[in-house]
Amino acid sequence: MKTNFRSGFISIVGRPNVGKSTLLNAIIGQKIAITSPKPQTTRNRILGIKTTEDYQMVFVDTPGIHKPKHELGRLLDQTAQSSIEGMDAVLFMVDAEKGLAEDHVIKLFQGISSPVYLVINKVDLLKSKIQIDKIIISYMNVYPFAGFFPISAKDHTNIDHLIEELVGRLPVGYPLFESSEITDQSDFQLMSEIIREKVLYHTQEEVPHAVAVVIEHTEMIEDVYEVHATIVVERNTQKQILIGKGGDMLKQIGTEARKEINKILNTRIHLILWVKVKKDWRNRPSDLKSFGYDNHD
Ligand SMILES: Nc1nc2c(ncn2[C@@H]2O[C@H](COP(=O)(O)OP(=O)(O)OP(=O)(O)O)[C@@H](O)[C@H]2O)c(=O)[nH]1
Repeated sequence: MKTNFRSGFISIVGRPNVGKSTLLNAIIGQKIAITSPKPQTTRNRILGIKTTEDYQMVFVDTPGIHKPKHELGRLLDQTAQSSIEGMDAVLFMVDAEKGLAEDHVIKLFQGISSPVYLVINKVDLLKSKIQIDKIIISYMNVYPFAGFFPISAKDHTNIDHLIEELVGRLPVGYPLFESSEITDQSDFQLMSEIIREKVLYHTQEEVPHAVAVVIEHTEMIEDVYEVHATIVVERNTQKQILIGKGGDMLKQIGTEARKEINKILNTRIHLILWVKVKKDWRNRPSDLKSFGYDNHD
């Protein structure tokens, strides 16, 4: 290891749906965090680890900051907030299409000593550079950001410049993870997240938010990994939607999830999905815990 090797933590925070998980996947170069057009996709803090010969950057992807309605929502906000303190740098991500600065979110950074960078994502959707300049000026007027980066996480635009800047913020130190590790999630977590992502893409309104996925057990049968998973919802009507006419919807979700899990884990799985109703689980601390949602603190 080089004597001037650098390592440190960088968190990615911002409103739901601004593209935090998409950026993390782009930086790591592999899908480790699920994404979707629905707000509040990310529910747990996920680490993404990027290691080169010169540095190790540990990124913390956080649930979007929002106004909570459920106990689950409050947990998500706490997770985001506790991921700001003590970081070597913080990336505050905004959606270029959403326009000018918001005071509410910026209050989060008052009193913290870590450098906070403004990352304006989805610039591929803007027609003129003047629009970007206006957004930058409005944010720089409300908080002393350490710098700003207009990017497109989807198209990988300007991400190299961002990384270059962040390397300079890392202290000299040993790596904290093996160079082969790219995330702290277990295979079970990855599998349940991929199933949940497929549910998010196929359902509307309340259903995506009412869903949790639990991997019940797995078994190796010959060279195929048999995975039994339960999709938990809050109401019978949601269960019917998820199963679909003649089981069509569940089949579709299962097929898409299986293909993607095979690819990501480089294995062959046979996925068996069940749907179960657990009333009001999002407000029950014991259910939240058993479905894998706690704030790790
Ligand atoms: N056009 C465009 N779309 C993007 C870009 N980055 C992300 N998106 C889309 O924005 C949506 C939300 O992306 P996510 O990465 O799930 O957003 P997030 O901030 O992690 O969302 P939460 O988990 O809800 O906090 C998805 O449909 C992405 O494909 C981008 O650079 N350009």
